[in-house]
Amino acid sequence: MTGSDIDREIGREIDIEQRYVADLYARVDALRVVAAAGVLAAKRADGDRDAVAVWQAEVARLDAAEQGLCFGRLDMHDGRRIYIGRLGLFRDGDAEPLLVDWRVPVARLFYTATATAPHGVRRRRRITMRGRAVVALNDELLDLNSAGSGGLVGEAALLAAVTAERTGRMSDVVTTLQAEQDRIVRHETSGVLVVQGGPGTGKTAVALHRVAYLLYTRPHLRTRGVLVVGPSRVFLDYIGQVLPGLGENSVVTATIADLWPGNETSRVEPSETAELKGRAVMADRLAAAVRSRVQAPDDPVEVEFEGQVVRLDQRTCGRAVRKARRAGLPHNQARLAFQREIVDVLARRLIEDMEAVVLTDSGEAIDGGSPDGRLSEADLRALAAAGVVLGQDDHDGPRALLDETDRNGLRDSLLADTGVQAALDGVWPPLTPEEVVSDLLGEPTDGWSAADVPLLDEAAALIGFDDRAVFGHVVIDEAQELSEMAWRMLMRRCPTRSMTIVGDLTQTGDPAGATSWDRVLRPHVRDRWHLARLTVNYRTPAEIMAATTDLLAAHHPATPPPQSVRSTGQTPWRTRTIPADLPTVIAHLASTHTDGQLAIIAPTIHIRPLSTALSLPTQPDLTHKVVLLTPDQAKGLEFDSVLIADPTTILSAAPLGHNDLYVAMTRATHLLGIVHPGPPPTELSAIRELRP
Ligand SMILES: Nc1ncnc2c1ncn2[C@@H]1O[C@H](COP(=O)(O)OP(=O)(O)OP(=O)(O)O)[C@@H](O)[C@H]1O
Repeated sequence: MTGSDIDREIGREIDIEQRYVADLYARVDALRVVAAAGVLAAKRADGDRDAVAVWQAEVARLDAAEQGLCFGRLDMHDGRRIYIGRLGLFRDGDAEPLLVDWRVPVARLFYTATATAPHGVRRRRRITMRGRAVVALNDELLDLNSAGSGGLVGEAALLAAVTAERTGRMSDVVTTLQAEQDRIVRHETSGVLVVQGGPGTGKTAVALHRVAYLLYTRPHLRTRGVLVVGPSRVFLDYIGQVLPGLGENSVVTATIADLWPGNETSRVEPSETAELKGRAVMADRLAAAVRSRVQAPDDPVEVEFEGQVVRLDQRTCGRAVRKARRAGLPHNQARLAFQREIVDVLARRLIEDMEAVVLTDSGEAIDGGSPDGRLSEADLRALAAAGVVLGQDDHDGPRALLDETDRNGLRDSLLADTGVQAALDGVWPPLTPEEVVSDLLGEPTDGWSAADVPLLDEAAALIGFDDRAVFGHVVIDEAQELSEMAWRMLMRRCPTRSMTIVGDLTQTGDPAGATSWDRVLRPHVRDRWHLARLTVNYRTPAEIMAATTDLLAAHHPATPPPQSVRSTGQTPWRTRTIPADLPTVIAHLASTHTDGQLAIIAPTIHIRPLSTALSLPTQPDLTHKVVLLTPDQAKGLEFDSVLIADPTTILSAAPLGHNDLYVAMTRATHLLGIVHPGPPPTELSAIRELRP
């Protein structure tokens, strides 16, 4: 065939697909009309909120599928053609789908079939759309002659996706998901799945696609809820469009600090302090702090109750405390058991006293009763307070006065009495989580820090505050950063232990963070967790990964770097400056930068001077063409180009500074430059030096 024959053939195929896709959009439009009518009808039916929400979710799902509705076609050896897209579509009354949702089992072949294992697939076609127009097709014939794509599926489309200029927002990768990623997305476990992989291997992308997959295949999760935990608000904004883009709007996203409702400020504190607060031993200290708030009085406490005196002595209190603790309930619930116990004793004593007055064999009243055997005024008041109504006759002779209802009434009255309550609270006070943590750490002067939140949560659990949300599935991104206390908190948020945990132990920056998944998870799930690995780096080109070799070898000699999917031909560089010139050198480099979004990653001490020199906010804003941020803030993000300012300080500023530097170096999709005041750190000295 000549070149123009091929063009004509491609044109014909595009026309065929265009007609098919036009049918699909007509179907979506028809469903949209139904959904919009559903919203209106539900609103008119006097705000049936559930129905309104269901129809609104349907509208959102259809809207989300508008871009790239159909992205693939499988031609099977048995003659079937299967179109694959963002949602499933059927023609009315027809059992055969027009479009198969990417999450149904047969669609899996689109991601996994290879020439060596085609599983009945003859041809895989990728359909590229702009708006509603089919603009390109890319076919792979899965016969053995076409083997040798190095394990990548749809290489051309993949390379186009990974080299595209970054927008400051992550997008979904549903059209180019790779086989090793797909295996994780569809992993069968309903327990804990850990996804370990080097930088840029798609851990975040995979975790989010897994959420979309789980919501589709396990619909009960929609009502139980899914929580995605990320390292910062900036990161959560960065990933915020991925799930809505996949038609899923019901997921809650939060940082650790967000998980304490109403905690607006997130005070920054020294990493050593945060590290201490993150240790598991804090759970014991909090438990001890709560326990120590329960104190039987040394000397009896006397309270006047309706003209009588009731006494709380050490022995009675001690016995009631021990009994209340036996059930192992949280503090505030056990407090109620304690109160019931004490009030029982007090009521019994009061009744004995009263009945002693009226029940003498001789019929004589003693100890406060009237001489003719009638009840004393104090008895009458106490009984009245207990809700016991005595008729005229009741005042007469001696008799067993109180039945069970009366006794209960007396107990209730004792409980409701402010004097008695105060005495009981003196022994076993009601507590709030804030009080407990303040007891231990002192009153916070400027709100709670992120490291305080797991402590507040632990205190809440000890006390029995049960208003905190739990979820059917929890995703934890950058999980290597979490402290032991944060893990305890997140486990409480997910009683079923259905979790996807993604992270990279070579990127741990927080001194309280993880060095081994086993060590982290064993206390919570023993060995009931699965590990899946990702090995291909889609973000960082080979040249930049090569620049990290010495750093990785020095600090993680046993960890192989992930294989980069591409190289750019652009070698990273470093340049030396004198310390005082750092801001001007960086500002100059930023002003001459033209290659897409640029991140300047610098240690905290340089952020203010650099923000002045660059006229940038001190807090990162991903909508800017140039973004200034610390390595910690850069976690999980990516940029077209990265400039690192002062790597030596990044290395020395934190105990795991080498991991912070590794994070900083692996954020770029194209270019990496390093500006070092003074000599370079040895781990970077092999990088090509640019001399001014
Ligand atoms: N199958 C894929 N097709 C296209 N792009 C992909 C694919 N997998 C990952 N990517 C892209 O590679 C980049 C890195 O992905 P992601 O942020 O999920 O990696 P990560 O492992 O979480 O990285 P890190 O640990 O360094 O933060 C993203 O831009 C993502 O969209």
